[in-house]
Amino acid sequence: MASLTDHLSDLVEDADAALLFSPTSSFHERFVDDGGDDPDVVVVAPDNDVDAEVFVELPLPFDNVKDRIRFGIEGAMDADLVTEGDEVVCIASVFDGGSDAVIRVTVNETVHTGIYDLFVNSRAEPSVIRDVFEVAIELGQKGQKGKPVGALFVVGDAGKVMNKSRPLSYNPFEKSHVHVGDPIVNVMLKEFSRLDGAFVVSDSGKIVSAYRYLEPGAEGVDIPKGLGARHMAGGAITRDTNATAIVLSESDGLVRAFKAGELVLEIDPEEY
Ligand SMILES: Nc1ncnc2c1ncn2[C@@H]1O[C@H](COP(=O)(O)OP(=O)(O)OP(=O)(O)O)[C@@H](O)[C@H]1O
Ligand SMILES: [Mn+2]
Repeated sequence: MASLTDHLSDLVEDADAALLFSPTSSFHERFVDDGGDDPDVVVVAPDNDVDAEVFVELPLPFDNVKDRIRFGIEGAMDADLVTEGDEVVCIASVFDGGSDAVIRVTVNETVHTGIYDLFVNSRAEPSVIRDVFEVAIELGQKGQKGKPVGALFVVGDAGKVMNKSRPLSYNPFEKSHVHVGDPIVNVMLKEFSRLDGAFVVSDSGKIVSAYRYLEPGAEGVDIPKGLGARHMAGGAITRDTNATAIVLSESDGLVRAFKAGELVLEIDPEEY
């Protein structure tokens, strides 16, 4: 057993911070700072049920442990709790048996994509942002029948977005009560992405409309060079409203997000 214990001490040696993912109260109490030079303890969880002094909100529970850790570290970076080059030890539950895993990670600026801020600080619910984001990523990976497609999703503050836009064609979602995240709805969204205009999604994930032509004031909105009207409209609508825009580019294949008129995230679906 000595080699196992050795391995475990190697994993935790010289750590700058310990991230406890959704710890139970009794587990958390064992880590409460005793004033020594132990690493900083950060609790990462959907809610601060254990009254942790240092807490990072996890916008979703994340079944996938890699995603959970990635979000936790990005949240801790946003709160200036860890920085590039720090060694962090993540203690998480992979199965149902409590804190059963110890994972060492080196904090790297390149893992900081802006996605944490997008999920936590958008007006729409984090799960809605995630579901729309996943549709955009999948469309980017597979295209429509193998051909690259573009798409524009405007998420949140839907009433105002509808006021700043007009229909290009009849709205197939009129009078329907369907939500993003439903697998059938995701197929519909991908199907309709071939057609012009934007999708409008409410804070709670209801698809309000397809085929919307956005008419925001675009003055002073900067978008990356080489991109055109779709990105300009997507960026600008988020300055005129509290919506978040998630845009898949047909021309360069990247998924971008805009908030308050600014580009906040740029991700290559092939690398996601
Ligand atoms: N104001 C708008 N509101 C909604 N959709 C729009 C608007 N302007 C353009 N689009 C949609 O974006 C599509 C692509 O337009 P354009 O090529 O100018 O955008 P782009 O930013 O270069 O995006 P891509 O990288 O996908 O080509 C249009 O066919 C249309 O469906
Ligand atoms: Mn274009």
